[in-house]
Amino acid sequence: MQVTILGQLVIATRESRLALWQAEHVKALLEQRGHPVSLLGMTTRGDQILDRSLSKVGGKGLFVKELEVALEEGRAHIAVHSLKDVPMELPAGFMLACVMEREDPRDAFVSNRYATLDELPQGAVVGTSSLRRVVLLRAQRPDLRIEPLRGNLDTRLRKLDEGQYDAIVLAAAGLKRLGLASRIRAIFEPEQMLPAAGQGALGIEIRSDRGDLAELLEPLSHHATTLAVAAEREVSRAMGGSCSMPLAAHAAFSGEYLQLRAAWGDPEGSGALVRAQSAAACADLAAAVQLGAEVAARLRAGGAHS
Ligand SMILES: NCc1[nH]cc(CCC(=O)O)c1CC(=O)O
Repeated sequence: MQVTILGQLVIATRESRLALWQAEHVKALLEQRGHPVSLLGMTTRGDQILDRSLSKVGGKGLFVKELEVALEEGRAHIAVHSLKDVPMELPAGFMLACVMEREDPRDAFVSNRYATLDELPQGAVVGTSSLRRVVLLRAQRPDLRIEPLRGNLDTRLRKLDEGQYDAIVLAAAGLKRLGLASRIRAIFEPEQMLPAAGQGALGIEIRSDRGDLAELLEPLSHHATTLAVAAEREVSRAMGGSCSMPLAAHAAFSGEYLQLRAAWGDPEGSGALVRAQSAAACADLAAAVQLGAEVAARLRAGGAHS
């Protein structure tokens, strides 16, 4: 099918520095392929509400709703998201057209005084609002004082620099994209701090009735990332995962085998932590989703529940 988009392709994007970097990244890739692109910046409810934990005010959808309205109204054609922030089920009428090659999926330890988590003194204050990070940190260091930390990356780093925290935990991908890799003191290996489903990957959302756009975006998709992320997101979907459930899911290929690991923390805050893993040869989406379903079943067998 010959794809013809009349005029410019418009990307709807949040206006945080990370969101803009990501939208500019996609813009550059599309322009290399001969498609002129412009950006439509907008503020979402998720960007406005900074004083409450996301799990309390409505979750991931808060970061994508306004962008979807722009797609719906035809003011924009595509929306670029950190896949980690995209709900498992998109509203009717929207689809993920493509998943791009993943940046570093791991979490990073950031501090101005300490080199690693192990070096933190008893009772040190660590900033994060991610329930997943809270549960995984508590499992290793029950003595730490974990305090809420919200806002975009620059805001979070500023709060660290002001001395409100001894250390904070952030996704390595965001720091690297913004040229802030020098702030990383240590990288958590997945065994130590299992990443969130989709962490480090970008997804492009379109209206489901725009098959022409899906075709145009196809060259930007990355097969291995698409399969890994499909397995991870199936774990979340099958667990009924929302922002109020501490849940980690991370998959990576070793040869043709996709190795998927997941961790579930009790949403009631008992500190209970269940881990599960499995691996399978995955050549297509169906196999990856099947692997995700199997790991979710193993989590449930270990005591995890919705
Ligand atoms: N929840 C916010 C968010 N969404 C995506 C990233 C980082 C970039 C990525 O995972 O692609 C971050 C920041 C963080 O968790 O530190």
